[in-house]
Amino acid sequence: MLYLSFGGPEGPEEVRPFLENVTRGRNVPPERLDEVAEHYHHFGGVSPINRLNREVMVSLTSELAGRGWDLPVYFGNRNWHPLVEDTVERMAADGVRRALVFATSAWGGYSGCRQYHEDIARARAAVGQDRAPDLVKLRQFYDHPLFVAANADAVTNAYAEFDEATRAGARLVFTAHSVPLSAEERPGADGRSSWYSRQVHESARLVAEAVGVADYDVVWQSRSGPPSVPWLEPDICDHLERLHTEKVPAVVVSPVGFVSDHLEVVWDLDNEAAEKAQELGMGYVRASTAGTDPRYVRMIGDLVAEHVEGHQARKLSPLVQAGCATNGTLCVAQGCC
Ligand SMILES: CC1=C(CCC(=O)O)c2cc3nc(cc4[nH]c(cc5[nH]c(cc1n2)c(C)c5CCC(=O)O)c(CCC(=O)O)c4C)C(CCC(=O)O)=C3C
Ligand SMILES: [Fe+2]
Repeated sequence: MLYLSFGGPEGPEEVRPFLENVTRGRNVPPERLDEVAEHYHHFGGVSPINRLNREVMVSLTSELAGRGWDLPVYFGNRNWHPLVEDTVERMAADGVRRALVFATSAWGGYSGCRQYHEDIARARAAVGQDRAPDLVKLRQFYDHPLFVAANADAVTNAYAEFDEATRAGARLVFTAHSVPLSAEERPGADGRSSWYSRQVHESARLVAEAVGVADYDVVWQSRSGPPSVPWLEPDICDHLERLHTEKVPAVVVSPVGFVSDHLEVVWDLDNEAAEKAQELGMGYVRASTAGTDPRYVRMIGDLVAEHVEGHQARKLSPLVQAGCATNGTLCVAQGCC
């Protein structure tokens, strides 16, 4: 298997080159990069993402072995070492001819799906088509019952942190990474636009339903790009201000858009949004991410089983299933995103 992720710096000197890789060819102003670099420097220039991914990979190896698949799990990233190009080179050298790819995003859309297909195609091209293994990316999993259950339990546990009086008035707020509206215009697997945000709304609906909460909000966070370019809104901090004017005493924030506690979670939520809530005198609890729940690893095992044994997909949303393609054939060609 190839475990494909975003990548993150592991020391102060790696922060700038990492950010330059992430934003190459994108319209992200240098001031935004300075600001984001600062966020990483609060943590000694080390993103938690690689450590979290390595932990999941260890559990995944046992999960696969438990299902009778003695498979090596290789680690490759889009933006930082180990870079996916180098990993696919190593796989070729090890004689791997075919691999399933788990990409660490639950979503369709450009950043969460299509760009991972581009990473696969780029890595294979770098190695050479004749030597490169066939790489089959597993599907989007935003509505997998184990993903939904992990998020739902996290929300229930977050509510339990409030005393009874606060809990009754607490508002449930789901958050995911914002994207430019231009990315949202691209048609999804069903030919309609806003594929990513519709999936985020589906996850939120399914998690809220599992928890038994009828009213909730879906908001966005961590936007970059120049202010003149429109991104998905409202931003979580603006939303907290609005809830405050509506006299909402407390919030449970579910980072359903993130599979692990990486920097957008530990900085943008645990510092910025938490500080905003404190300023407003609002109770604030952030639910944990799905990646810390053993069901997340079981879900990856399930996705593999679905592929290898041809099980029917376990999915809860009526939206069409998408995101699986071979060798980075752009998902569009296969009716994806
Ligand atoms: C939808 C989405 C996800 C969720 C789906 C998925 O997981 O794939 C996601 C995840 C992540 N985003 C991450 C980090 C960053 N994202 C950036 C920039 C951007 N993200 C975008 C979208 C998304 N991003 C977009 C449209 C941009 C603008 C530039 C561009 O079009 O590419 C920048 C540049 C600086 C900035 O402007 O913030 C950084 C540093 C990390 C790693 C964190 C860590 O180190 O722990 C992770 C997991
Ligand atoms: Fe991002």
